[in-house]
Amino acid sequence: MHVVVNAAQSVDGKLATRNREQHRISGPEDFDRVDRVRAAADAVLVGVGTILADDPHLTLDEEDRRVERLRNGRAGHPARVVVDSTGRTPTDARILDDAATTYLLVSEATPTERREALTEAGAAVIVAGDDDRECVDLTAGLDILTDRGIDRLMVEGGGEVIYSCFAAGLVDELHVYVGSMVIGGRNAPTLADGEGFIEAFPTLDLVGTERLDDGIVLSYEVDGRS
Ligand SMILES: NC(=O)c1ccc[n+]([C@@H]2O[C@H](COP(=O)([O-])OP(=O)(O)OC[C@H]3O[C@@H](n4cnc5c(N)ncnc54)[C@H](OP(=O)(O)O)[C@@H]3O)[C@@H](O)[C@H]2O)c1
Ligand SMILES: Nc1nc(=O)c(N)c(NC[C@H](O)[C@H](O)[C@H](O)COP(=O)(O)O)[nH]1
Repeated sequence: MHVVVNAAQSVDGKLATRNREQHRISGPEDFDRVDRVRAAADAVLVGVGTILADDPHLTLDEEDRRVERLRNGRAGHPARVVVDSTGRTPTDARILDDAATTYLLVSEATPTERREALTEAGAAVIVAGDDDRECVDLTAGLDILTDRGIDRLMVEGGGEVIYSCFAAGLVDELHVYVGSMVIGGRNAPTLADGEGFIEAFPTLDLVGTERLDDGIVLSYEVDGRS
């Protein structure tokens, strides 16, 4: 599976404010670029933290791109994937509507009745991670998604999931839009949160820069992946 991480941050590296509410860092040009990256993907993945904070829909805005995918025999919208160890995704989340397939990667710790309620609400629940793990086993989860035909995965955040994808050695590309603002806040989410690396840092190859809106997109390939 080819994994592309895409996110927007402030100059000081924040994905949102300290109260973790959704904050628009990208402008219209960058959101159009994000839509293009989504259209190229078989699925778009976020963590349950982003679901609870943003209630995103994660579908294509541009109708032409949806039609182009259909013309190429693909689903109109990429599938949606939520990483959610214990099934905290609300059953009325926008991501569970029938606009696109939605996979929920959960761990064994998710109660049966919660799995049933989320399945009833439209999710395809996949268990990836045995119950002594605190969280979803991303490597196992992505292997299952690969068996389901997902070859190109876009990861849209947030900081906890992005860190775990790097820690598991799953990331091939990283695209970061840096918006010309300072958000600040020691508790505000950043591009890669989690435990953090103290050695064996993932190193990146800067392969592109593009001015968009009032900011810049930095594009990287992860060393040792291609
Ligand atoms: N600017 C941007 O581009 C952008 C993009 C996305 C999000 N955001 C912002 O980022 C914030 C949300 O980010 P976040 O870091 O709090 O949440 P997140 O990364 O979206 O989700 C993290 C949650 O996922 C679950 N999880 C399950 N397995 C995991 C694993 N292996 N590794 C990591 N997480 C796992 C954990 O909850 P359980 O233990 O309950 O499973 C964890 O707390 C919001 O403020 C949102 O607005 C910004
Ligand atoms: N590229 C980007 N720039 C931003 O300024 C921002 N706040 C996000 N945030 C990503 C997060 O995953 C959002 O929840 C989805 O971008 C919402 O997606 P929808 O429009 O509901 O499909 N992403």
